[in-house]
Amino acid sequence: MGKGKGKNKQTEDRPVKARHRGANGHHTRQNHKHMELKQHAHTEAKLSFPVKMAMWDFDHCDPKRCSGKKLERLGLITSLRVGQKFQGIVVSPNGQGVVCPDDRAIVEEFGASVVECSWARLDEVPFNRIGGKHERLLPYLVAANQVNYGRPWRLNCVEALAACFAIVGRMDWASDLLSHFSWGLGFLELNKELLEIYQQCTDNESVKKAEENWLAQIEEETKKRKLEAQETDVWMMGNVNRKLNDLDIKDETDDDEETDKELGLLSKPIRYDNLGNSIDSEEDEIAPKSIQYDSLGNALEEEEEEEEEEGGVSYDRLGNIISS
Ligand SMILES: C[S@@+](CC[C@H](N)C(=O)[O-])C[C@H]1O[C@@H](n2cnc3c(N)ncnc32)[C@H](O)[C@@H]1O
Repeated sequence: MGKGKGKNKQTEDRPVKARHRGANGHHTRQNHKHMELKQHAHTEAKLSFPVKMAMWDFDHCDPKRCSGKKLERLGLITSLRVGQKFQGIVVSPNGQGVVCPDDRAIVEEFGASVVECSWARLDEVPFNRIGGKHERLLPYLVAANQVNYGRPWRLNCVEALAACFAIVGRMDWASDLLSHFSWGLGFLELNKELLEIYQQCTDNESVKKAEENWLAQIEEETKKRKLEAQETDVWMMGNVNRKLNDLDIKDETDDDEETDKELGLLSKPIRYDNLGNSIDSEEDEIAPKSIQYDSLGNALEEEEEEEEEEGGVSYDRLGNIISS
């Protein structure tokens, strides 16, 4: 008799069931796993939520990674058809105003909904045939989900619903909802300060103002950090601009004995140790080479440090002069 494959495999080829039973004759590990899953599915089906949640699902996303689909499997969200409108807050890329604390009564009475689709395929969504009277954008918040972690504005469905609940002051609903996702509560952590600011607002305008202030603050901090990084550069590598000026002087005053002398000193490479101290001395000739860093904090390779251009100038891999 020919040997079958997979499901059709002959019984005698299959592993003996008894071998997988424990000494006490209980089910195999696999069966336990199966039972656990069944129990879990049973628990999932029983989940309920104090307020209605809905979505228009355009099936753009991988069901395994889709937060809307997961909410559906958990029985927490209902699907809406195209042509159907939603009475509560519709958190949507098509929104006009932003979700604000004044929306609380609508959320508590009618709930919130989202559009489950791909960010890359928004143009395929018939926004005129979905939505409702209360369509809203979300103000600046940062995603914590595994697909778009750290990305502002692009929240997934569960984050969008939770953000809506949080902004209107229902942190209890926000954390309850997110607790079904391993990374979920991280979203509230990541946006804690900002959510508290939005919660202090009232209407659309006040949330927009708070968002503007926050963005201005981030911009300011980014500028400050850049400046600090440049200053660190100077400490680690010397003032690159000054060295460039020194070179200009050399070109212009080649015959000047004094300047030549000065440049003669400079032509000896200045090296810095890990702490940024100059280790330029007699011992320098025999001292082991120190590590030099570029502005990103990367150690520069030794060969590159050593490579000297004509005129005794050497460059790091970013093209900065590191010694002259
Ligand atoms: C584009 S879908 C992507 C869904 C994702 N595949 C998932 O797993 O959940 C995310 C939906 O959440 C809502 N959403 C997320 N961020 C938003 C924002 N900044 N403004 C308005 N709606 C937003 C919208 O309903 C949007 O269509």
